[in-house]
Amino acid sequence: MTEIKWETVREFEDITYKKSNGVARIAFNRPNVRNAFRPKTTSELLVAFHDAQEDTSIGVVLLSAEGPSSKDGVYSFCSGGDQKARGHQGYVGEDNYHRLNILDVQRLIRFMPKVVIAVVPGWAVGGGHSLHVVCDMTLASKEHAIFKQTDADVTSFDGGYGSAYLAKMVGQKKAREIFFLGRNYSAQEAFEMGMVNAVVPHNELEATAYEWAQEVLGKSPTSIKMLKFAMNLTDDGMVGQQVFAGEATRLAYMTDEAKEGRDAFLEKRKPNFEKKYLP
Ligand SMILES: CC(C)(COP(=O)(O)OP(=O)(O)OC[C@H]1O[C@@H](n2cnc3c(N)ncnc32)[C@H](O)[C@@H]1OP(=O)(O)O)[C@@H](O)C(=O)NCCC(=O)NCCSC(=O)CCC(=O)c1ccccc1C(=O)O
Repeated sequence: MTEIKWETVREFEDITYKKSNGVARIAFNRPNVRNAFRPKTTSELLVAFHDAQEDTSIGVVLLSAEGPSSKDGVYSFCSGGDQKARGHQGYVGEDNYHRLNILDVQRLIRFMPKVVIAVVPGWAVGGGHSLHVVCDMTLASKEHAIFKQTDADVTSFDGGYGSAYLAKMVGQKKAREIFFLGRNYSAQEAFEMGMVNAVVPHNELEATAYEWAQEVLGKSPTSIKMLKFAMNLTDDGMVGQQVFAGEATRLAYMTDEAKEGRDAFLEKRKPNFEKKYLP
């Protein structure tokens, strides 16, 4: 197994954030509440994900979790929204505003031009389950990962990627079972229904995720980005088209035509495009 030399990027309260050799690792760090997220957690996730997106040396992000709980030794990925922080209109932060900003985190994961791998060492529940669904790939601990949807127990339901996209992944009947019954599913069961890419012995989970990341890093970055956006496109409507088309525009910027168009404007002359209409 590869030895990973993680370097802490920045200290946060509710998450840890590290990088090593092209890979960023963002991990929940509230293991005693099964890594439930509160507004502070989601704000910190947004800062870390945004940094990983902007850093041109980073090609893959692992969304993982610290643990186990010091109270009872149980591992968790994330148990969703912190029900103690829940107010009347959302989750209440230190500023007293009611927010639903885990959806901003979901969108950042979905639209970032880099691969995000969910590394699930234990419980993935409610909004934590939805986060693994929105990640590009999921690796799960053979011994400790448990997948469960409690949104319909606590009336805090994800009607977007967490449910509708899950149904595309595992099929309509299975997705409805997951949400309507709220049962526990092992890593192996989650693998068999198509929402987990690999079931990995717990003590090899992190190293395996890092190895998968290194494999992705061996591929052409533009291809990976365009493929991710192409696979998103059909499910993301006009926003999917916008994200994909934005990258097509960037590629067009790199042509002689684009240089001529810009230069002609700046030099106040008509552009002289070489008429090369490729078949
Ligand atoms: C995860 C469990 C199944 C684990 O069960 P178990 O191992 O028996 O542990 P417990 O003894 O229950 O828990 C240990 C300890 O952790 C605390 N805790 C666990 N989960 C949470 C939580 N989510 N919030 C707060 N605290 C939590 C628990 O109280 C214990 O503390 P002690 O002090 O030691 O007693 C089980 O814990 C469980 O079912 N947890 C709750 C799961 C849940 O219902 N999560 C919320 C689902 S809704 C959601 O995630 C929001 C979705 C969302 O964010 C969203 C969706 C759509 C649009 C917008 C939004 C939005 O942004 O809000």
